[in-house]
Amino acid sequence: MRSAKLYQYQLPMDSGVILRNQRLVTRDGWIVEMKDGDKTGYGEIAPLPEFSLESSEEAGQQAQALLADWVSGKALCLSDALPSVAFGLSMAEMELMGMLPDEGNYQVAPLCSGDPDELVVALNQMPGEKIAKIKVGLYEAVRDGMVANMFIEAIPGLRLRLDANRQWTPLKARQFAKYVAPAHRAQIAFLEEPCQTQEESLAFAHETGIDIAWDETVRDPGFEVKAEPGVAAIIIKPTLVGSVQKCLSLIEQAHAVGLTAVISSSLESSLGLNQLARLAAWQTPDVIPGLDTMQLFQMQLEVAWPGCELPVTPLNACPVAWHQ
Ligand SMILES: O=C(O)CCC(=O)C1=CC=C[C@@H](O)[C@@H]1C(=O)O
Ligand SMILES: [Mg+2]
Repeated sequence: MRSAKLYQYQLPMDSGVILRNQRLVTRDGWIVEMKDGDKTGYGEIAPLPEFSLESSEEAGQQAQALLADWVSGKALCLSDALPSVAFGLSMAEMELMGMLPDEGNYQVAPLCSGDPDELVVALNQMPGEKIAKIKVGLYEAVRDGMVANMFIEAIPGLRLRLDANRQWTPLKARQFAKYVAPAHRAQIAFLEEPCQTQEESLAFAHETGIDIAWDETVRDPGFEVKAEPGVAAIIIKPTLVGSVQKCLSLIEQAHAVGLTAVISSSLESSLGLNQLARLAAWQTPDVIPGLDTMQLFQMQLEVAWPGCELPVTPLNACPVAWHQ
């Protein structure tokens, strides 16, 4: 006997969260609950404004239609589903079938998009491998270069992940690199998407010796995982990519050609973020995932993120928008 529910959630964000051109005041999405006999699975469907192509309403409607079919006894068919819907439903089904291991990798790469001093404190407290992610491309490229160089000099053994979100012209990318001493460049694990085109980004890697990673490019039509000089990693944001099966295939292809695969957040609630930590521990056990995004919220949902003190709102406090 199958049944399904869609809870609608809205969580307040920290005041300064800006996504591309938009301030994100609340995070809005759906939590799907799938039951089959005595087994239950949960998944999160939360299109990310400015990044997802679908709206939350569209995702909710499609999820209802797919769930109604599943409740009537059909297999879940996600081949044409919107990425956020495919991710949430496939995750719920995997959990229901007991296929997602419980253990998570909660050791995240601290994310710095504002005050560098806060990052120094976080890094000094970090046990084991020190790795951090800094947003670049928001201010002057020269300033970004100086900040990166300063961190590398200040924290021995630090591995930096940088993310320019395609904000630099080739000239700006060069200005950045000029301020990172050549001897320090190998400590940049990778720089995500320096320039607007793949060609410009590859040329930047070639000229500077700084490895790059594909994030936005992974979602571009026709993207193929391949080893290229200067490319170190692919970033996989399941909410934007699609089903867990699609993510597993990308991870497998990346590993086959010697690329690092990094599971990263699309600002899911603590419920979805915990599942991403479990996916990361299972599929990319040796890589620190990019999941340091709870700090951008004012509230957690149902499952607390380890070490996070924010209040947790239970799922049953969220309205059930649909059930069958
Ligand atoms: O990848 C990480 O370490 C954290 C997630 C992260 O940086 C992002 C998530 C979602 C949208 C963006 O703001 C940003 C990114 O561009 O990668
Ligand atoms: Mg990125």
